[in-house]
Amino acid sequence: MTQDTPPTHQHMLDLIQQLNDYSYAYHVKDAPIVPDAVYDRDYQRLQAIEAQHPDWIQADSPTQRVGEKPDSGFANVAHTVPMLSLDNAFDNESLSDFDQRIQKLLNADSAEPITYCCEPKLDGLAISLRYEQGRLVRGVTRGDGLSGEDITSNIKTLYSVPLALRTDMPPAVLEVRGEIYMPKEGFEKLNALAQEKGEKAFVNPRNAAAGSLRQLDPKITATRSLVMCAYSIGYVEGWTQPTSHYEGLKQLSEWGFRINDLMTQTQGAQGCIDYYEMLNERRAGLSYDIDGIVYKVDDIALQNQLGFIARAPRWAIARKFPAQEEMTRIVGVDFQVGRTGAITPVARLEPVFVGGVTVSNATLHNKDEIARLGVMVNDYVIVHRAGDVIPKVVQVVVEKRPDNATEVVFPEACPVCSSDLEQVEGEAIIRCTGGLVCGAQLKESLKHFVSRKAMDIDGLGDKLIEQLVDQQLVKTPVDIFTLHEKKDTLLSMERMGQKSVEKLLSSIEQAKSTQFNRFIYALGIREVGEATARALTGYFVELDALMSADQEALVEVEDVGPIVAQHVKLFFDQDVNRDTIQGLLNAGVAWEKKAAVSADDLPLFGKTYVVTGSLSQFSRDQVKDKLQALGAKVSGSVSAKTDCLVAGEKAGSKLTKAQSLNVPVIDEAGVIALLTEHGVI
Ligand SMILES: NC(=O)c1ccc[n+]([C@@H]2O[C@H](COP(=O)([O-])OP(=O)(O)OC[C@H]3O[C@@H](n4cnc5c(N)ncnc54)[C@H](O)[C@@H]3O)[C@@H](O)[C@H]2O)c1
Ligand SMILES: [Zn+2]
Repeated sequence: MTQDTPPTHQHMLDLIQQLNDYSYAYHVKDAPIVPDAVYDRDYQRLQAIEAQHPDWIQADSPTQRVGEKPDSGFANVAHTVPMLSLDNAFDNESLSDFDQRIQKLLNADSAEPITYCCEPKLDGLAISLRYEQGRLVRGVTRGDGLSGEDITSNIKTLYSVPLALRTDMPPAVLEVRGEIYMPKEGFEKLNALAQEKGEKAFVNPRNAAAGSLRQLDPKITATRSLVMCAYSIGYVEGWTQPTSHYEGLKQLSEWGFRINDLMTQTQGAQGCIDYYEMLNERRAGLSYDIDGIVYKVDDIALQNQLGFIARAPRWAIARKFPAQEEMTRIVGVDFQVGRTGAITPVARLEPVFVGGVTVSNATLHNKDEIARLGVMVNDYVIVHRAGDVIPKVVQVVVEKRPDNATEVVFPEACPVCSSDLEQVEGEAIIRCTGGLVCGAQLKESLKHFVSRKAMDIDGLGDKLIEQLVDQQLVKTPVDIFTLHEKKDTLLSMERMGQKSVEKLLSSIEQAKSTQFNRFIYALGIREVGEATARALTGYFVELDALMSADQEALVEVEDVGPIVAQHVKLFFDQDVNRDTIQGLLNAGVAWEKKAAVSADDLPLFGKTYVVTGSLSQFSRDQVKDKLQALGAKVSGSVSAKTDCLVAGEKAGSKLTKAQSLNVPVIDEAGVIALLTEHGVI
């Protein structure tokens, strides 16, 4: 439908059908088919047609009613006072229009601004709670506005719902309205759990809240982290309400209800707009989802004077935030290689405006996520973007899958360096094995390569590495050892004087004579930390032996399990890695061969140490190194299996734990004596 062709009656009927289908999926099935933004746009289109042709309006139009009649197993209860919907404003202009409309309807003097109560529009579901003589008797969903579902037993599992009002003199009858929602953290946990169990995840916290509340078994509801916040008094008997809505909220708070702490009063349209700007800034950082702000005329007498239209009060409006979820199409999938070699599939999208920016890429995380979503190229998908977080694909709109949808094919080799890819069993991430030569990983692997515990090249800091890589002076670690041939270029670089260049070149020269274990550690093989490098080199002694070791031989090494063995084998299987190692040896990197030491000959073999607190003569890392050199295992936490705790100054919980488990404790002097005795210091 374009602007030039006037909408026909059939257009309107189609829109109604479409919107009612969306609404049924959303309200009854708790499983929306399209994002709210799509629903809202179609809804506005329908409103526009109906405004032009009031005689066309039908009773089953969504503009004439609230929600849907539920079809669940709960009893239906009529509301004492209907629970209505809210009119929407999508920009500041419509908000100002709203304020002007109110002034006009009230014949108000425009010099005297209207007082509004501003409330975050919590994105959950509306509930009405009935208290008789101060006791909770019933909790009912909004349903279709006239009647809803009696979900009292589920409601009672929420700690934020008072079972009795905190007062000796309660109103004879009180109906409180509020929103039940699921904070973001609870939502993420719930979905992680669903994923573990292979169950379907919820699309957003609102649907998770609705689905959790409408469980026939309250025990399930009880396990879900749901919160209820009160936002108005729906009906009352035997008590005189305050004249201000805001004061009413404060009373509810005193009676034991939770109210949102960002609710406040403001004056006129400008006050409302300022509040919007403030909350829009804070939105992403809140621990719960909000989809807008509700502004209510604060004076109850004025509210009554203004009254209602078909499905919404005249005295309130919901100003919606820009949508965080939108629908668009995936036109292709790219594979990006991260700094650590992780391959991330990224969906290329038909550009879409979501979360305040135009988005044309969204992450698909990994292979498992692609399978979980069941996503295909050319699919329509829902893209989510909140705050500065990377946009992600959260759902496939299966109903709209086109005939030309094709499967997402994962590459066989790294798209940057063509090395083999590896996926460790039990891990979702697929990685490139070309750590040392992969352009995508180069900076990070070089930083590791030159670090203190690896090749220990002084003067080659992170900044300099980045410059060297950016200027293409260093493409592999081998190039570091030929930098002396490029002295002039080095001198021309920022902050590189004669002295610093010379110092750098001399420490590179010095670093050539290293140790076998440092060399292996420097290669940056996945899961091969210092201790493992030491164990591998102690066992194999010769580089050739280590490089040609198979899985079986590798797992013979103390502390090397099948996963580490797999990483090591894959690394040395890559021609590019073998070439790089050869290049390093040709450039003069060398170490003194040590005789094979059998681990069980070492004095502390089989003992587990933990080091904690601050030491004055040595760093904790130095002490750990030396203990490991003597064959000890150094662990990060104290358990009954710990043989000794080295506790420096200000040792905390580890010391307490060791004492409670009767683990022997030695201080700095004690460990120095031990290390001296074995000749390592
Ligand atoms: N995606 C879909 O397929 C689909 C289908 C139908 C409806 N929807 C969505 O549902 C919404 C429309 O439904 P609606 O009638 O519930 O209107 P609404 O959500 O725009 O506004 C009314 C509701 O706001 C909530 N609310 C939160 N804080 C409040 C406060 N402080 N004071 C008063 N109310 C507060 C209450 O639950 C209340 O029932 C739209 O956001 C629409 O996008 C989506
Ligand atoms: Zn690569």
